[in-house]
Amino acid sequence: MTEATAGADEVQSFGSRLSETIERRGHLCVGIDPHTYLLEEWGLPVSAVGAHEFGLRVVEAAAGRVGVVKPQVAFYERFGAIGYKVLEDVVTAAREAGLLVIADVKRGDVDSTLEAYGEAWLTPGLPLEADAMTLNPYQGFDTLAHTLGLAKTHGKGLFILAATSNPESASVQTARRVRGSQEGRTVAGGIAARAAKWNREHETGDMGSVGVVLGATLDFEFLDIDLEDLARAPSAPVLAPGFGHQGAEFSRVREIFGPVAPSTIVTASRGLLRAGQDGLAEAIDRQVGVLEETYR
Ligand SMILES: O=C(O)c1cc(=O)[nH]c(=O)n1[C@@H]1O[C@H](COP(=O)(O)O)[C@@H](O)[C@H]1O
Repeated sequence: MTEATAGADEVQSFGSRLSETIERRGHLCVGIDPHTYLLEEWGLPVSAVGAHEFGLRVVEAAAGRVGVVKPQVAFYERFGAIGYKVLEDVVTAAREAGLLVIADVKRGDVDSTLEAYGEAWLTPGLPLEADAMTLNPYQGFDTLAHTLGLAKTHGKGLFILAATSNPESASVQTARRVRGSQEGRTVAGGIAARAAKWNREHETGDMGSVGVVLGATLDFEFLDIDLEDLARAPSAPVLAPGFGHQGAEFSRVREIFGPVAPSTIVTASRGLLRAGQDGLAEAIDRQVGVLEETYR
């Protein structure tokens, strides 16, 4: 459903907003990860003040070039209350610049507690309001129930960790569940299937609001991730880290994600941010160009 067809009191879904954003601005998402060494390279203090400045400069470079940014909250949280204060500013500046903000918080907990995390990041008008957040489902997919409902009510998105890009993930995510005497799906495959099913049961339109995180560095066949299932309308958006610094090539995105490439968000942090504050806009333009060519 588009904004034009939504009723006056009906909230536009995140999936619909994301679909429009990808159409207008393409697939690249710029990560806002003020690592200590990057703050130093950028000539900024290693403090909340430096992380604030860093975030605002990334927003400035990203605005008008891409549609999505992903602040990694740990790099702000480490400075305590003031870190959160400046993060609020960065998130607000990004949203005011017309960017969709995915808060990379990777929260997971028992259902009722997780819902409180959801309220913090997804409630309209609250200080940390973002457009979407990342969730960790490894206390059980059903712990997400209330947060899924909350996101739907507010037109927000969720990106659920399914197959993460870090090499250590295999010890958990490739494990196969046992059903009676039968070997079932991998843990990662089961999470992705639940996300796809949720979209089909609760969403209309081309793109759903519940996405999955799939590392671009992985072998999805080995992991038993059914990309065709994720691509079936309303398709699950895929947040895809692993490009640039972790080794995946931007130009291979369609090859890697196949049927779900149209709803894939290509996210990169260090690979872009290492260009420094003076080179960032150019680095973003370069990868936008590569992706435009790849998706042509
Ligand atoms: O959810 C994420 O964003 C994420 C999931 C994952 O599987 N792997 C992963 O690297 N990330 C995040 O994506 C970003 C990747 O950063 P770069 O490797 O510098 O591009 C970091 O903020 C990570 O926390």
